[in-house]
Amino acid sequence: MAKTLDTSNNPNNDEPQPELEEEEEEKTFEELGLDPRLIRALTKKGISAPTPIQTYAIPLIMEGKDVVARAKTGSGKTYAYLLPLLQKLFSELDSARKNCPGAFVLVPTRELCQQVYAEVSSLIEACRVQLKVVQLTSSMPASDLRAGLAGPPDILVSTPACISTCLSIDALQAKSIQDSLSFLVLDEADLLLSYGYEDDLKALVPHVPRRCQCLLMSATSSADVEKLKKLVLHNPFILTLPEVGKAKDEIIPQTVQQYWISCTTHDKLLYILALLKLALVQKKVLIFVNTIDMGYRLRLFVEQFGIKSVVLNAELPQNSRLHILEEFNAGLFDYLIATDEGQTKEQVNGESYTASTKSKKRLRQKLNAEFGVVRGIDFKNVYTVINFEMPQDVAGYVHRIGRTGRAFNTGASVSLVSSDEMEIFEEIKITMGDDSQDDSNFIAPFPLLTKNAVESLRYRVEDVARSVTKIAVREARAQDLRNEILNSEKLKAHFESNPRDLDLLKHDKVLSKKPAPAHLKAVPEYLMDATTKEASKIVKLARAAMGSNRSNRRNGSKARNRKSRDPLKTFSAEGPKKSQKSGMRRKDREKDDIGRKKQRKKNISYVD
Ligand SMILES: Nc1ncnc2c1ncn2[C@@H]1O[C@H](COP(=O)(O)OP(=O)(O)OP(=O)(O)O)[C@@H](O)[C@H]1O
Repeated sequence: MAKTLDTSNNPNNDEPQPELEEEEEEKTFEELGLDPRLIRALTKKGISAPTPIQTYAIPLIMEGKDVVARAKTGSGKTYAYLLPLLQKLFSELDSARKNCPGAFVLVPTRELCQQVYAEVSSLIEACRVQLKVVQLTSSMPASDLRAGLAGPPDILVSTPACISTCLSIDALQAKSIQDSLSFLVLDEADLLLSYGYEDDLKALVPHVPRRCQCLLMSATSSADVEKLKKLVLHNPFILTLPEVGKAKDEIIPQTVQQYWISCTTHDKLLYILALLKLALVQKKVLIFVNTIDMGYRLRLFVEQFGIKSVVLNAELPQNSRLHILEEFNAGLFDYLIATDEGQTKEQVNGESYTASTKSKKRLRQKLNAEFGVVRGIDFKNVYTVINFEMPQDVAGYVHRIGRTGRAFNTGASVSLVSSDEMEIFEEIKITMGDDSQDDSNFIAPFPLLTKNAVESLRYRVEDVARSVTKIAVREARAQDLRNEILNSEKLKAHFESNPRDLDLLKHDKVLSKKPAPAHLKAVPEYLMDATTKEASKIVKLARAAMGSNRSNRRNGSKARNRKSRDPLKTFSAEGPKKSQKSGMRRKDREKDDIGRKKQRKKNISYVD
């Protein structure tokens, strides 16, 4: 594994730099000097060896250095700072009480607050130490913010905006921060500025004492990260962890196979149905769309084919969003449709995008903050990420695809690309390292879907797609919101008394007014060509064949074997043949369907 310890932006740093060898031997947590209590806590979670970023960051942080750590999505950056942070706090357990939390962990969204809070709490609980952590967000009433900070807790997990609020209502005092703050962590730093927190951070920085250790964690490098680094850190160590060679490996984990399908905007429903219904992608599946309405349109559409999915967007109440994430992580449903982009062409809260450039920027930040409900979220065991619509920038693509292939897991992504989206797709391909000169293809054409398979579904899809009208979408969106507001109240009460419990409030109730017709729930075998049947069978078997999704990174040959068993790597659908049915007129197709139905009665065999 190649890595760089880049201190080039750090001319004043006179500290001797640790020597990094080209092929550093893999270390254990014990060798990194981690407290046995933390090691036991990790073992209970099934974590036995540090990831590369943890190997490098933990010792530096334990030595008290300011660190900028840049590593791929899902590479374990959270533990890379939490473990040494907790270890340092363990050693200060008996020191004099402070007037404000000794550590601030700042993240861009409430979902991330919840996620980091849950991680810290479970580590503290497993270690059985007397440390207190709170999570505070700006949406909380002032009385809750004050109550949360009373004590004070040892660790505060929050957003930069909430720190500003706490300062403005005197729940936090500048003097206390100067006296007590020992750690400031900016997690998901590449998102903090674009989410509109620059002013909040600028307001905090003058109160951060010089001796405070500052850590900045990020998945991508950007001008924003540079800006933050200059704003907050003093002589930091800059840790950048790409893997061998190619550009794409620096951003997307090597264990994620990226694919794309070229199709018209109109045909996207057809293609996604083919992928899901013909079982050509492995579960769990996270599907990204760009607007809330599109999320509901897709959900209503697949529902008619008996596919249950759940929608996640920033319009839903906070409790519901957290609960949806918990249920998805717990494996209660397989398909999550997430909106992570602002509605660029729609009006948002009465403000329109025809505003001036400055207010456009403000709006964009606001949209990001409101819609970025999935950025940085640790979705468990997502195998496939589908871009039903392409993100608006390369960073969006990196963050979306980064929801699979986390830690040592494998995964795949499929992007449905229409001609309108070709420009951003080309930009993404170039950033990933695609090179037209040497024919390198980091985002390869999806190999498992034949033209025949797609066309055999067209007739059914077009009928159903027509039935998902704008009114149906609007009603479904309102209905879901009503359901979730009701759920949210129940959840609030429930979470208060059972903070760790999962109850069975369902998010995947049928939204459509019409029940799904029985004949659309399964794809009759006669609609599947032999190639597709084979592909679908292999994809189904592959999950089982791969066994636990964790690759043994210490065993390269094992990882290679697994790759060779990956159907996406080994299977290739034959070139498109002209579909028998696609050439038929609608009337003929209906006749054909009836004839086949009769035959089917004698010999029913479905692919689910
Ligand atoms: N040493 C490890 N071994 C195995 N799994 C790990 C290890 N460290 C962390 N993980 C798991 O890997 C997953 C991803 O970790 P984490 O969320 O910290 O990634 P990240 O680098 O912050 O990603 P992102 O940039 O997308 O936020 C989590 O489920 C975490 O529990």
